[in-house]
Amino acid sequence: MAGVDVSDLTISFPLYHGDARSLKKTLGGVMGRQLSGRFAQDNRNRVTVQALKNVSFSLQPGERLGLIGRNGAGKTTLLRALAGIYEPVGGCVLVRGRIGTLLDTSLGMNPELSGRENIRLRGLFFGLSGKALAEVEQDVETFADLGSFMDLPLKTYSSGMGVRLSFGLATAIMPQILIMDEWFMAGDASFMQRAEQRIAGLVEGAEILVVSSHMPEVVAKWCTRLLWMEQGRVVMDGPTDEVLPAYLEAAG
Ligand SMILES: Nc1ncnc2c1ncn2[C@@H]1O[C@H](COP(=O)(O)OP(=O)(O)OP(=O)(O)O)[C@@H](O)[C@H]1O
Repeated sequence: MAGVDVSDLTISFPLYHGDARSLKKTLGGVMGRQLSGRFAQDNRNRVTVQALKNVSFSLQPGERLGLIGRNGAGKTTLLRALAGIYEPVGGCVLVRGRIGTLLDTSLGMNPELSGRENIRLRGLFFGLSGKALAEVEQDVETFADLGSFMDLPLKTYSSGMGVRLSFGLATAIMPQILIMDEWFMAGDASFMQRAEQRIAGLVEGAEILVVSSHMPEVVAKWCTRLLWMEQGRVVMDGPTDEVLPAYLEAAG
């Protein structure tokens, strides 16, 4: 049975700068005080920005969680931590089940290989072979509709082509836990129509969904629960019909 347990998760990033002393001075000046708030200093004397601070929640099968909050709230960092891309600086992330991510079109793709080769590689990684692998290849080829680009290296694709391929691939193999950025719900109209059908199939099939979004209509449609984040912290966690009105009212 799939599940997610996040406890006391803290993630910070060092800010590299040619002159750390002047960066500290600038940040101190901007904030009108010594380094505080989201900025801190690590044990190597580097200025760091705290992307997540003591975030805790658990997800059970059937839950569809939406992450909402203003720019820089920490939504993308949390998605990436769930996907295992970022290591916690403090606390921990426990994920039970097979994860599928729709985060970054280039994630897990080799730009030197063709679309077809990338599909086969991903299929093999997921333990597919023979008929199952051929079915996934056919499914993604039909969805992505890339014509002869299917056999050209990914680095020759436009960003829209890259999205179609990676979306098709990520939605061809059913994950138990789906981690998704709303960015994948934006696209041209015909892509979106076909994409929605696949997302619906995936969301129904996946045991758990986590999606980050700025769009109230997206979370209202897809999510049963919302985590409202600000400045790397959880402001409110609850059913969509309770958190969304509170968030919209605060956003003015
Ligand atoms: N690689 C990084 N290096 C330094 N700081 C980072 C990095 N990634 C994120 N941050 C910082 O961490 C904080 C959280 O960023 P994050 O991208 O998670 O926010 P977000 O809620 O997804 O924002 P948006 O809605 O604008 O996409 C921000 O202050 C950001 O500047």
